[in-house]
Amino acid sequence: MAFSDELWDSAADVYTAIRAHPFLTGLTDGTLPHAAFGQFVVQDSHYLRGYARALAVLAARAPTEDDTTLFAQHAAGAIAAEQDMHAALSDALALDTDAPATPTTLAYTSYLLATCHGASFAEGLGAVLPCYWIYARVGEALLGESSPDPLYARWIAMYGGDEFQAVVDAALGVMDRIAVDLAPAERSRVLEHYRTTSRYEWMFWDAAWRRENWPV
Ligand SMILES: Cc1ncc(CO)c(N)n1
Repeated sequence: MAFSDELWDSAADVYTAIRAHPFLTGLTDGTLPHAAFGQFVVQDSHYLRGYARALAVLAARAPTEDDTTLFAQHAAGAIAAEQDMHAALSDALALDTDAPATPTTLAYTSYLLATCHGASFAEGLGAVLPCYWIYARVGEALLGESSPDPLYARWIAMYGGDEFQAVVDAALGVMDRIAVDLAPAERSRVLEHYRTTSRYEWMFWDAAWRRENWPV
């Protein structure tokens, strides 16, 4: 069994919870309030900037030239995704682009950056993988359902496409290649980071759904 299969199975329960979340069921049936989606888009801009930096750190720490190229390209891709999403959705949604990162966004991006800077390369990769993989799986599932709301349909088309799937497969390929050399203790730390950020993925949608804000 490839290590990536082990990773997926270790957080399959979290993925099931994500698919059932009212934010996502509301996207496909069109009942999600635009205010919740708008908050998600603004928070995702903050998120993607942090995610891009985390990928750039992985690029710097990568074991081979090819891996450095790969993660540097993915970092650039995350910045481009942030800009594209903004261009595609900001006119239609009255976005509060000055809103700061909410507690969940800050916690998630801080965790990604701390792990990519401070733990091993494999652990950093374990932490960023759910961002790639859960999105691709969610995008693929939602693509089959689409949405009666044209804005939501446009967003779904951006993440459900084959292009994003190829990016995910490349990152999983690096994980499976390096996993064979990992000691058991490091493998379990990779699994732990992977589960933690999978949970943050659920929390990220939930925060927009709740219109999370700083309590004081
Ligand atoms: C919260 C979150 N996770 C993953 C992705 C995919 O890059 C994204 N855009 N936002």
